[in-house]
Formats: sequence, structure tokens, C-alpha cells
Amino acid sequence: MTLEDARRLDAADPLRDYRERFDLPEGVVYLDGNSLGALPKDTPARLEQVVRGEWGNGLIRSWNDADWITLPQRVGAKIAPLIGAEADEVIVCDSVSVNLFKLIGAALNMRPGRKVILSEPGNFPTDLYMIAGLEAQGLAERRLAAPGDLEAALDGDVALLMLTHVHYKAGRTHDMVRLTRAAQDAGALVLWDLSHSGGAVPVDLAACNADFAVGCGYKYLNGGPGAPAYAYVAKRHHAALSQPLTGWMGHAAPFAFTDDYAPAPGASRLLAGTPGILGIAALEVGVDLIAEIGINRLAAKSRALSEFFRKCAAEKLPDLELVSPLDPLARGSQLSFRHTQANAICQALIARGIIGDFRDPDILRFGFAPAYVSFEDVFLAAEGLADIISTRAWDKPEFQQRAAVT
Ligand SMILES: Cc1ncc(COP(=O)(O)O)c(C=O)c1O
Ligand SMILES: Nc1c(O)cccc1C(=O)C[C@H](N)C(=O)O
Repeated sequence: MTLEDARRLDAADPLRDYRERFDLPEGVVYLDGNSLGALPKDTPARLEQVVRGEWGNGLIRSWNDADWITLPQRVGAKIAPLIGAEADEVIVCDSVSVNLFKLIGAALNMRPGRKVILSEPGNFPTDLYMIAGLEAQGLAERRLAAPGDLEAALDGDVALLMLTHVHYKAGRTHDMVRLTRAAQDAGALVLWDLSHSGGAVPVDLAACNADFAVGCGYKYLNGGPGAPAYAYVAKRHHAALSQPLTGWMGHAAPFAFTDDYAPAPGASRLLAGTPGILGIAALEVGVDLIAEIGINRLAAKSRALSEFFRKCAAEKLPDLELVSPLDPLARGSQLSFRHTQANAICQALIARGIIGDFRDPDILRFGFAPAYVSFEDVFLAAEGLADIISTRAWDKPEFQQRAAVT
């Protein structure tokens, strides 16, 4: 693989012009959009308009005049086609963690007599911690089973199977259709965390008959640091859904100011407090851009990018252990490698302007956000990685320390 190969692939890439729609710094190869997506060029102007025009001038009138009040539903409706949902099945609000709490609570309410939440060891920590919180309240019981043992662990005590579609560290995917069916056959509900899928990997919540899902706004949807998350509830559960964070914005008539809670219709009852308008406005810009490109084109490019990286790396570093699946259809939009010096290598790459990340204890992770990563980026990153490993350029005191945030 050569730089010319990479440039040829870029020239033939139907998405190549979308890179210009992002504000990427010169000289940086950014392979960490699976942790924090890049800044769309339209976002600052949109935020300026919301801050100065809608907030500054419009003041409180903007809840009506700028239709702030329906922004969570409107942006949710734009995310819906990316994940195989209908417009009114998705709402934007809170963080993934908080939405997990709401939906685990909802599942427990819908399965009285069952307390077990089944997940896998090594799932993203917040998913496991949110179960732990409910466990400490005596409301849930956590059960963990390795991917191959999940089906056997589904018994009559399981209220909810809760998994992350694309594993944050390994990048492997779960078979959503098979596992959803198995859980439902055992009388359980299913909640998918789509944080590493939405905007990069096709997901069809309707086809797999999922009950619930959550996903992240700040990764492939490019909503910005701490962007609000989204939550999905299948329409068949809308009438019965009862979630524990019964805040006033999820009320059927918040401005009736009544003493008693009555849930808003459908997924809107997942709202709790006042939506963060600036955050959702920024997310909307990222979602519009991703929706304009379309998930199938994004997924095709994602697979091509990760395959190109994998081949470049394998050619230059045949001994480097690939942790992610070889089959591009069995992984998300990332590649992870194991190396005892993963942290130092990651720091050395960052010093050269090649940004991937390190996941404790020994994983080097590269994300390929297909909307803005080029084949040339991928070639340069693989070349830098090979150089750093083969020359031991990582072996310097300044690369040994762990950053506070990795
Ligand atoms: C799979 C997964 N779930 C949840 C989260 C956390 O989401 P939040 O920070 O919105 O709670 C992340 C990343 O931070 C993640 O990778
Ligand atoms: N949310 C993050 C943050 O605030 C700082 C650093 C990283 C993150 C992440 O999103 C981590 C990410 N979910 C992961 O897959 O590792």
C-alpha cells in the first residue's frame, strides 16, 4: 500500500467533499471521532444564531417562536432513519447514562417479578454502573455473561437484556436480530446501546424488533462535547411505558402545573427536566450533515477505511495483534490493536498529530469517522504507527505518563 494508493482511493471517494464541511485543524490526522466527533463548519454560526438571536433577542418568547419546546422530538425524528426507527420513536435528551437509567427502570416496571438485568462483562462501564445503582436500591440484580453464554443466561428472572451493539474497546458487533429474539423468547425486553453505531454503522431497530435503545450525540453524530444523547422506545410500548424520572417536561401538560404526574404521549415521556437547547441545536447541525450523507454511504466508506488501515498496518507491522474482528461486517467503525506499550505509542502518535486513543490497559484504538476521514489520513496514521513501533520512538519518558482523560 502506498500514498498513491490512498490518494487514488480519495479521488474516487463519493464522500470526499464532505470533509470540507468540517473544521479540522491543519496537519492533524483525526482517528478519534468515535470518542468526540469533529466540529461541523455550520455549527458555530448556528450556535451564534441561537445564542444571540433566539436567546439574546427572543428571550423566553423563543420557546414558542423558535419552537425550542419541540426540539428534542424534532432532532430525535432526524436521528430515527439512521437507526431504523420511526420519527416519533426517538427523542433527544440527557446523557446516555441517564437514559439507560430511565429505560432500565421502565423495563423493570414492565416485567414485575423479574429483577435481573443481563449484560456482558467488559460492557462500557456506565452501562454496568447504571445497573449497579439500581441494584444498590434493591430494584435490580445484575447478571453478566460472556457473549457466547448470553442465550444460556436468559431465564425467567431476566427482565432486560442490555448490550452495546459495537463494543467500545474491541469494536466487535453483536447480532442484534438473534439476541433480541432470544431475549424476547425468554420473556425479557431488550435495550441496545448504539453509542458506537449511530451515524457510522447501519442499525435497523424495527427489523430486529428492539424494545429500547440509547445512543450518543457526541461521537459519529458530531454534536460536540457532552452533546445530548438519544433514546428510542418501540411504538408498541408507548402507551404502557412508565419510567422513573418523572420530571415536568415529560408530563402530558407541563404548563398546566398540576400536582399529579401524567405522562406525555410516547417517547416524549422520557423527558425529565428542561432540555438543553444550545446542546440540542449543535447536535442538530451534526445530525443534519450525517443524515444528508446517509447511513449506507457512510457505512460503506467506514468499511473501506478500516480495511485500508488494517491492510496498511498488517503489511508494515505483521506482528501487531488485531483485537477487532477481521471481517469488516463483524465490527464497527474502528480497529483496536493490543500492545504492551499502547499508552506510550498513543502519546507518541499524538505528538506527531495523529490522534487515536488508548484504552486501558493495552489497547490502541483508531476510529474512522467516514464523513471526514480520508484514505490519506489512514495511510499516514498506519505509517506513523509503524515507524513509532519499529523505531521504539515511544520509548521516551514524556510518553509514559497517562493523560487524565484518555
Ligand atoms: C457504549 C457507551 N455507552 C455510553 C457512553 C457514555 O455516554 P454518556 O457520557 O452520554 O453518559 C459511552 C461513551 O462515553 C459509550 O461508549
Ligand atoms: N465522553 C467522553 C469524555 O467526556 C471524555 C473522553 C472520552 C469520552 C468517551 O466518550 C469515551 C468513549 N465512550 C469510549 O468509547 O471510550
